Amino acid sequence: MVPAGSTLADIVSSAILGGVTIVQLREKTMSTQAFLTTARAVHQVTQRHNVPLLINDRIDVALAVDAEGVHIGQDDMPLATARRLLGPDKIIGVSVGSPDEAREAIEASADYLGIGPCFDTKTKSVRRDELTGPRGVRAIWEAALQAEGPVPARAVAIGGIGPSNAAHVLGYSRSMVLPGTQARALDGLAVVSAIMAAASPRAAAAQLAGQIRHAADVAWPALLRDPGSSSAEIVSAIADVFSSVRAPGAARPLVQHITNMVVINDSANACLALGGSPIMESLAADQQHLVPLASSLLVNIGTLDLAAMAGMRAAMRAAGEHHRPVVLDPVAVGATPTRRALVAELLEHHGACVVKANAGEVAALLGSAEVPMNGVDSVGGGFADPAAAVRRLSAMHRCVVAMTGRVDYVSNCAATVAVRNGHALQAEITGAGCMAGTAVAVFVGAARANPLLGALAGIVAINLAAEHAARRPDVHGPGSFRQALFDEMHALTRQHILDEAAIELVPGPNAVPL
Ligand SMILES: Nc1ncnc2c1ncn2[C@@H]1O[C@H](COP(=O)(O)OP(=O)(O)OP(=O)(O)O)[C@@H](O)[C@H]1O
Ligand SMILES: Cc1ncsc1CCO
Repeated sequence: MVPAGSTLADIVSSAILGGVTIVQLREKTMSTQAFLTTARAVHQVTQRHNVPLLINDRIDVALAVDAEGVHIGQDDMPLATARRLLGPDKIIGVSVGSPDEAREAIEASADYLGIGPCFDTKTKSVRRDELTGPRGVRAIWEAALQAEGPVPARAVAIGGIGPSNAAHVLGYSRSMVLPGTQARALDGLAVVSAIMAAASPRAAAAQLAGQIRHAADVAWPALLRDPGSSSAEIVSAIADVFSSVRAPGAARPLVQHITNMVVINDSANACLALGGSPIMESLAADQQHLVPLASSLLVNIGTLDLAAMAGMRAAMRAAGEHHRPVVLDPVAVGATPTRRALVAELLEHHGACVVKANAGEVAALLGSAEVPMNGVDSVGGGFADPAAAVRRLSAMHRCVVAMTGRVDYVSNCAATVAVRNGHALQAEITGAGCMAGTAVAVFVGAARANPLLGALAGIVAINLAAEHAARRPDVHGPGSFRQALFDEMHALTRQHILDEAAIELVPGPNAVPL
């Protein structure tokens, strides 16, 4: 992977200057003599920067160059034998791809685990029979944290990780609080081609280090931020988010939509009426240019085709790289295997900031049969315990969940808020839920430090507009209601929110206590 004109030692030096804190040298085909020469040259560089060097698999090479440790795979020398050969002070890391392998490695005193492969890479495919993806990484990490090891476990994820998914992988793989453990993030990420094949390894490493800081310092605290401790406090915070978008002279947040062909025009108009600026573009090649310009990205899977699916993947990749909040509307997710697989992939590989769904869609995402669907519509009275359902989904996908219905429930898994605004006529027009997704996307871009509040602002705004529209004397049914809804979104004020928002905090256990 070394480009012509530079040496491996040059690349390693540049990567360390960018922020790499540990180096592993992996060489499967070189002669032993050539490997020794390379390892010595790289070790000189890592020693100069005070960064440990680990040799993959070859304990003899590690001993010969006095490297700081080794990394061993499941088919390499057993950990106990490696420890005997290397002595107590060297670092020994182990690749693990299942909870059992993780427990075994911890119990045998591995210093750290390389968990993966997280995603397919050019050199390794994920084992289809194993847990993989960030969710698999999380399960393996949780098994490691519960294992009885003499040293505290450290771990990194490996496999297909780069600047567009690094922050997501760290947030998504964070452990839950388990008996006897604290919630813990992985200690880092192992990266090969995103640095080695980059035009500037230093810039690539610096970008990845920035993503790691973003995950720990920005994204995770924002996800779990308190919305306020009383209804009045939360309503006032929602009104502030609303005002920040509607303030005279404020720039309209650009909302990049990939949405369905049923609602595309209504969603663009709803975005405008609420104070945003819509763009509706699904071409994959354009996403890397458009998404960085947008304040948020809305992905709605209502009417699928292969080109739009490619656009969704590209857009969410760009959103990950540029820290743009994604609102995912998994329309009719339980209806077909393609929808189920697509949403699972988007949530795991890229992640959403907010999932906006009706009760039937939330049930499908939870793998529950409690709430049936009829096409795109949720059927019946919803969940017996709706707050528990949104909390559970929020904790599962590490995102805010906004579940619509007669009462809306919005949760960041640490706090759950019920919204009792809206009107039954919303369920009589197509796309009221899709427009609620657009409303969330308008405000979530303005509430980056607290996406729970952004989601609440969107839901409250569209539901108050619906109440106002339904009260108008010129509204006689779905057709006139639909037209009036746009006028009332446009006419909505901060004072309406302060006077009329009907919200309450739902008491209940935190799913992710910190
Ligand atoms: N009976 C009701 N009373 C008050 N508000 C309602 C009622 N039904 C729906 N709403 C509101 O309508 C909006 C859309 O919610 P709904 O659950 O109907 O979406 P959906 O099923 O996804 O819609 P669609 O698929 O047509 O876009 C939400 O803002 C919700 O609060
Ligand atoms: C009716 C319909 N079908 C696919 S998307 C959509 C819009 C409401 O969800």
